[in-house]
This record gives sequence, C-alpha cells and structure tokens, in this order.
Amino acid sequence: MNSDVIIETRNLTKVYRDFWGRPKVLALKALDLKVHRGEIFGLLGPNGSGKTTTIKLLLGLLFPTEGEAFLFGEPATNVAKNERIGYLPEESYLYKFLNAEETLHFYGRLFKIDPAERKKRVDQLIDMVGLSAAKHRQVREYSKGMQRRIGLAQALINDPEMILLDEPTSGLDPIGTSEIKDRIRELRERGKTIVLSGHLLADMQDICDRIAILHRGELKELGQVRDLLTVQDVTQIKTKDLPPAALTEIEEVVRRHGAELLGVDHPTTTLEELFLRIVRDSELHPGRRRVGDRPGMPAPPAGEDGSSAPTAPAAGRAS
Ligand SMILES: Nc1ncnc2c1ncn2[C@@H]1O[C@H](COP(=O)(O)OP(=O)(O)OP(=O)(O)O)[C@@H](O)[C@H]1O
Repeated sequence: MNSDVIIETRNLTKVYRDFWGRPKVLALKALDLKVHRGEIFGLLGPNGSGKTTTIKLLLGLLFPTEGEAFLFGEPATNVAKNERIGYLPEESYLYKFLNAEETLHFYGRLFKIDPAERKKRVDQLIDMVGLSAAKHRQVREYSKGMQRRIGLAQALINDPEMILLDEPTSGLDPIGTSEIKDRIRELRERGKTIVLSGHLLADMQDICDRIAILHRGELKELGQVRDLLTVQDVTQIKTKDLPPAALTEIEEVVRRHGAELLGVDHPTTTLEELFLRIVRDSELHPGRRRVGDRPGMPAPPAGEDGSSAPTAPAAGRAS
C-alpha cells in the first residue's frame, strides 16, 4: 500500500444485530475510502448516517460485517496500531475528580511515556488548548467547552500521527471553535493526518481539505471541498470603487454576449467572521462599538460613543 495512504477502507460494511443475532440496522454499506497523509478529512452526515460506526471500525472497537479497513497499512482490527492514533470521542470520558494536569498525566502513563517527556507534553498541551489558568481545577467544574479542550489535549498526549475527532467543536462558542480550528490546522502543518466527523457544516467547510458525505450508511459524495462548492456555470467579477458608468457598460457587454446577468451586489461576510470581529474588538476596546456601526466606519472619538447608549442605532442602519 502507498505509504501516503493513511486510511483505506474497502467494501467496509457494518450490520448491527439484535439480541438473537438477527440483522437489525445496516449502519455502513460498502464504504470505499482513502485518506492521505497530512490532510484534514471530514466525515459528514445527518444523525445516524454511520459516522461514529466508521470511526469505531477504524479504531478496531467494532468488527466489520464485510470488507476491511487499514490504517498505516495494518488491519484496523490490530489494536496495537492505536498507539499511533489520537481519539476524541463524541462524549469525552473524563475522570471528574482529576484536574486537567492529572488527567493528562493519567493518559500519558497509559501510553507509558517517561515522566520527563510526559511533564513536557502535559505543559505544552495545556497551554495549547488554553487551559493554563484552570489546570488545577477539577474537570467536574469545567464548562462544556473546557471539557472539549481537555478532551482534545488528551487525544494528543501520545503525539499521534493520525487524529480522529468526533464532533471536536460541539459545545464550543465561536471563539473556542475558532481556536480549536486553528489548533487543528497547526496539527496539519506538523504533518498529522486528521479525520473529523460532524454536522456543523460551516466549521467543516472552513477546515477540511476533503469531505465524504454519508447518508443512511452510504457514501453519497467525496471530494475536495473547494471543488464541491464551486458553482461552475456562474462567473463572479469582483472590483473595488467601480464607477456607475462602468457598471452600465459591463452590463451591456454581458448582454451583448448573450449571457444572463444574475445580479450585481456587494459581497457579505459570514456571520462567524462578523461575530468574531465584534467580540475581539469589544475585548480590545470595551464600550467603543455601538449597535449598528458598520465595519470599516471610523470609530467615534473616545468619550462620544458612551457605553451608556449601547443600543443607539447608527444613521442608515438597515431595518
Ligand atoms: N450498538 C448499536 N446497536 C444497534 N444499532 C446501532 C448501534 N450503534 C449505532 N446503531 C445504528 O447505526 C446507525 C448509524 O449510527 P452512528 O452512530 O454510526 O451514526 P452517526 O452518523 O455517528 O450519528 P450521530 O450524528 O447521531 O452521532 C444508526 O441507525 C444507529 O441507530
């Protein structure tokens, strides 16, 4: 097998059976998939489409009904290969009475990492997931977002080559989500292979290089995110400060060539970008921004904006 291929599944199929051994649910149907070294690969699909089943088959926690899966060229059923894998389950199973530091040392000991190296990794990981200030608090006191962060750190304690993350951003606010996405990109820069599962589409679109879409256990789409999202038969022309007369001429040219003009408008940012910009700006300059201020508008001089009137609409605010 090509050493660039980290995961390969062939005709991978899972049928869950009932107590009597009768087939109950066809959870995964003949999945053929390859994931390459250094890519961020997204497994997408609605609830019950087979994402977690696929991950469990890759980890060797379940046996396939038919077909096979290989990781690093070894059969998925060989659990020794799991030492090279980091896994963040959908629900993190954390010992509630340990603090962040103790949690990571516990998992580090399971991987038999020597004490000096373990201490170095624990300190680095706590810093990386932004839990330094809370590292001595028991995990039971953590918010959902903090639990997700310690779960990610735990998945990385063995410095894995491949990382499986089941819903890594669930329960995180947009700032936490954006930080976790940055961490995932950094892992890719370090040559790690990352498989994410989830249904938070905006996040998946943002970070995945390629995606697979599952529905009722069947692979329905597979490819580069950019290719899948490109609308091939629509052409966009972006300009800045275009005079109205030029626009009229462009419209004429488009019509002369027999093409249909679908629309002329201004681009919008995403809600995520807007949210992050507002929160970050508010942290840097408390009380400066007023509701309705538009991006790119100069900030009012200090003292005039008055945090006492936070909801005063700016002129021209869209209704
Ligand atoms: N242990 C089990 N026994 C029987 N059926 C199961 C079992 N685990 C999962 N299933 C069924 O298999 C199908 C796929 O489930 P799976 O958990 O893989 O989906 P998923 O895509 O991860 O869903 P979600 O987004 O809700 O986590 C579902 O119909 C589910 O009910």
